[in-house]
Amino acid sequence: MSAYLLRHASLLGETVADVRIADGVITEIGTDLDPGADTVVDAEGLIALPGLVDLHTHLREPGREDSETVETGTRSAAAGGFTCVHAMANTDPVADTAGVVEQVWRLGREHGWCDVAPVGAVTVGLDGERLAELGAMADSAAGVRVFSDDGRCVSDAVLMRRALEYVKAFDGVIAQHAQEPRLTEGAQMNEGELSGRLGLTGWPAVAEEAIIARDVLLAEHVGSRLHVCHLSTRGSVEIVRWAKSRGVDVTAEVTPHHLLLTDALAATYDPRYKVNPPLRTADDVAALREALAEGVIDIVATDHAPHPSEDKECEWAAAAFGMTGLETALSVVQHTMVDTGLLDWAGVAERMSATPARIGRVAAHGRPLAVGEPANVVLYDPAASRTIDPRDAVSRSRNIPYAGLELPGRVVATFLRGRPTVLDGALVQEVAA
Ligand SMILES: NC(=O)N[C@@H](CC(=O)O)C(=O)O
Repeated sequence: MSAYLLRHASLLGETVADVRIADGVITEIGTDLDPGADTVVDAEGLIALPGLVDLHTHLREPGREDSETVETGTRSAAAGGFTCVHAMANTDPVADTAGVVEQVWRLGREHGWCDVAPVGAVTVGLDGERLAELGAMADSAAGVRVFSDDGRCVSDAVLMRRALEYVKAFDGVIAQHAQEPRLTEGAQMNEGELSGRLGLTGWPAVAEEAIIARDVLLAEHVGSRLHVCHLSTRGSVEIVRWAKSRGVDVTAEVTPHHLLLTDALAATYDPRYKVNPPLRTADDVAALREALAEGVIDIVATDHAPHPSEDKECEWAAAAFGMTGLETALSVVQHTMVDTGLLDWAGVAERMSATPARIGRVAAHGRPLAVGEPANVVLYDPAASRTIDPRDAVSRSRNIPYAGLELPGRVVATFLRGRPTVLDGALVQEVAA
């Protein structure tokens, strides 16, 4: 394997140093290192961060390969600076057995663009009626630690309690998609004055908040670990803040799109802006940003949800929920959190690498940039900017909500265990496991 010398990289945006990568690890950090026979990567002006970790990606394989595959989704992830993604279980068949999670995990290894940690379903077929074989998925080669019915809520309180209790045996976590189903029947967008005006069925904040409130109490009651997917309201932030102040073992995520976009976009009736949970108000966006800065919300997770054009290019009510996001996540976080002064790059590394790796129990990722650590590294140019064009997408799907928007930054290089998956801003074609 080739060795690389990253020359003049700004480590977490703090100190500038040369970083030597060889045999899959960081072997040396210093100034004026001798390149010897190493391939030199000019990192002048670039920020070096630990490889990003996404706790919430939809890779769609098996079953919906028309929208994404493990290969196309992990290429998209590498292009966005990710070295590990957690693949959600709402595939077809559902990832509710050891067989399916092992298949997804193996495909990730074979393609070699980034590590894939499969998420196991909480209930069989995501039907919310019977617990899936959580233990068998945990014991499988995939070593599943995150379980979620994402796309659906585990709305039955008894099942949720049992799931929380069960995963304690193997240090697992339940990642809840908090959506009270009865309160969101037919819901299309955030409930408010605008939904009334547009004639679209409203999705009240309380549908999310009621489940989060119940679940933090359940997690406290059984002494288990709870993760809350894609927080979208100010009220949700307040409940998580309260739970943490009581010592409940709860973590929470926010998506890049909920940090940037508001429900006002629904007025376009353009289904690109249709997502679950829905885009909320500017006041909610402000609360989410503050909570992420403060640490009440622990991480950014993309909820990359690719859909083929036929599921999006139709009238709003008929369109699928979801947006892609792997390739723009870091840019949106720079725009909303760093350029606004809410977060520094060390804070970004914490929220997009170290903490998601810890929640998902992927030990080789989210490590500090230090000698002896696995060389999972991203080099990012914060001074670059680009106008988003869906035709540039690496993902198989183009349902990106930022089309035409100018966003800062560019991923220049991604290294997975010392092997570049992206160099000079382009995917390295001969990548192989
Ligand atoms: N987040 C989304 O809007 N979509 C997700 C699942 C979901 O509906 O939550 C998807 O799988 O497409």
